[in-house]
Amino acid sequence: MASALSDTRTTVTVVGGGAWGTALAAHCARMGHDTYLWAMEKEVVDAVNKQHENTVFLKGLPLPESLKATNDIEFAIKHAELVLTVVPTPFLFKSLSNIKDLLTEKHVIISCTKGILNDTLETPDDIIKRALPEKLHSRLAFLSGPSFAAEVTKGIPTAVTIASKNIQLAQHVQELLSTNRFRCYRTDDVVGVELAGALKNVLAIACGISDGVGFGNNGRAALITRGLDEITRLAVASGANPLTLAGLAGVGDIVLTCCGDLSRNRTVGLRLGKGEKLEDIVSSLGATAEGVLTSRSAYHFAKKMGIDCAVIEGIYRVVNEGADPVEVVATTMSRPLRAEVDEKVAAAKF
Ligand SMILES: NC(=O)C1=CN([C@@H]2O[C@H](COP(=O)(O)OP(=O)(O)OC[C@H]3O[C@@H](n4cnc5c(N)ncnc54)[C@H](O)[C@@H]3O)[C@@H](O)[C@H]2O)C=CC1
Ligand SMILES: O=C(CO)COP(=O)(O)O
Repeated sequence: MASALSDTRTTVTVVGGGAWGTALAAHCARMGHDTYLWAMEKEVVDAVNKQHENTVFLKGLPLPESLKATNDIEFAIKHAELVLTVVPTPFLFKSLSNIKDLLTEKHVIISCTKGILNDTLETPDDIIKRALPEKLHSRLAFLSGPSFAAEVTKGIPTAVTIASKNIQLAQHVQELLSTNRFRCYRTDDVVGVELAGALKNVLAIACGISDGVGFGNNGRAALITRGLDEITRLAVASGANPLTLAGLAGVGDIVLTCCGDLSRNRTVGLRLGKGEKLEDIVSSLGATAEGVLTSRSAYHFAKKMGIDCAVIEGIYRVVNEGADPVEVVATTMSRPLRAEVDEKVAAAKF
């Protein structure tokens, strides 16, 4: 049977030479797209070009020789049709501001960041729209879903979702990025995908803490399910389709990062649960764990929305106030009993 996959080749620039940017750039280069990785660190650029490895953020994994890296942002943006922005949330506004005058309506801008800013409670969609002129807003798409950088770099089968309010654009990106090892689905539910991707990092920390303390499989399953309920209620109140939360960006990424030991967020939780101090964990991790900052944003976001979120509140207290996880669980389990399914979610129209 003939493959349904497109053989169209295009030009790609990935902005951000961390683990995820490098993995996505490697995927695009392997597909035959003419691909540049823009990295802030000269060491990353040199290592990718000369050793075909990102020796800083993705050690030990060979990258395709066709992948080129550069420090020259003007060249990199002018080169590409697809611009993937893959920087941690706190650096996203600055990164987009640096390239806003180089971007045109011919570019497709694909955000691959997962987080919520502390001070403004903005998702990447909000941050990017604040940074870019309005004429570019219909050129935005968002890539999310269960996808460890190391596994994508190794070519392990992966499925992700591409969200855009401009569904033709989502379909275009889907066709340009899908292979028989990297399958992209599409949706127009940007808010659902963005909130799922950010909030699952907080849940991954929670599950790591639970496993680190030794609460066992029952404890983790309860956290995943009740955490998903909180994420769903927050997302639905923000206008998301509840089914998005059952999809790749929701359940898919929650299962991956709450159970998979490659997760940096789960690792932070495991080490917290075993009694290490947050500052020591963060300074020795050598990688971004977005859930640490997002745990604070999630707590304030839930308060702002007036939605009771016991798991998010508990994680906020453990991560940000040094509360004892055993006591937090005891308090959470003694709350007044309630129905399992929230009536607003049950009644949501989609
Ligand atoms: N690593 C993974 O498996 C996945 C990561 N993501 C998301 O991708 C985003 C990027 O994460 P990673 O590539 O994993 O990060 P990383 O921890 O591997 O690399 C850190 C990144 O932050 C950049 N950075 C550090 N200081 C900076 C500054 N002052 N200004 C601008 N940039 C600075 C570095 O250049 C590098 O690109 C995050 O939102 C993460 O949640 C999403 C899916 C998978
Ligand atoms: O988002 C991810 C996989 O989909 C990566 O999760 P961590 O940041 O916890 O490693």
